[in-house]
Amino acid sequence: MSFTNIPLEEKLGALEELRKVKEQFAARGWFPGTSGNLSIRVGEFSPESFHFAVTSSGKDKSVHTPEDFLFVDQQGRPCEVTSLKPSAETLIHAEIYRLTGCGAIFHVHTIYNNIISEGYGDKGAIPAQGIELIKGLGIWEENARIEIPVVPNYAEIPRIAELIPAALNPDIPGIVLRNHGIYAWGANAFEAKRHLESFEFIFEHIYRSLALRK
Ligand SMILES: CSCCC(=O)C(=O)COP(=O)(O)O
Ligand SMILES: [Zn+2]
Repeated sequence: MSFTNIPLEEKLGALEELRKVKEQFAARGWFPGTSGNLSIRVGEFSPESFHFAVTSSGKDKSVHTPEDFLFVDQQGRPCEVTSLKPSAETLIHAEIYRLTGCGAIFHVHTIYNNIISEGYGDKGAIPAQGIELIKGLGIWEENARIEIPVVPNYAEIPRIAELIPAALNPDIPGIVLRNHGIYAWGANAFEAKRHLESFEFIFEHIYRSLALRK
């Protein structure tokens, strides 16, 4: 499906959802220093061809402006003539869409995800067990043990995108960049938000449990 054939209502709906999520996450302080980016996919999907709305690069995400989002294709190229620049990390979103076919991807930098990713970065994964919010990731097995993948935080985004196919675990809807932040995704914005909130609960739980033991 070409971008122009995607119904206007669907495109506007995606922008409205992004606007709401952006506002909610900003209220939590989840976009410090213009960090973080959000996207929602629109139209039909095949791994070779898809489109998504993504946040513009470098904006203050705690305010709303007409320049907050733009639509890009599977290679991160703008779908319409625009002076806006897509998020510097658009290629990571594109790679996650290509591999999972998901509907929304949210990326935030938080103190907890940064500290925990640094602690487990050498191991390549953050283990978690016995934390109720693992169920928020859609994993309902009793006392489930999960491993959340961590990849290195290279300066070149294409280098990071190249690591994602090997690192991604189809059972875990998230991937962490070491000392940088988390990408969480879901079939739609509601699910991606639930997953992101669950990951952040898990990271805070791990951090506070380790601190208590010291
Ligand atoms: C200002 S933090 C460094 C860039 C980053 O990691 C990020 O999430 C925001 O980049 P964007 O281009 O999406 O504004
Ligand atoms: Zn980032």
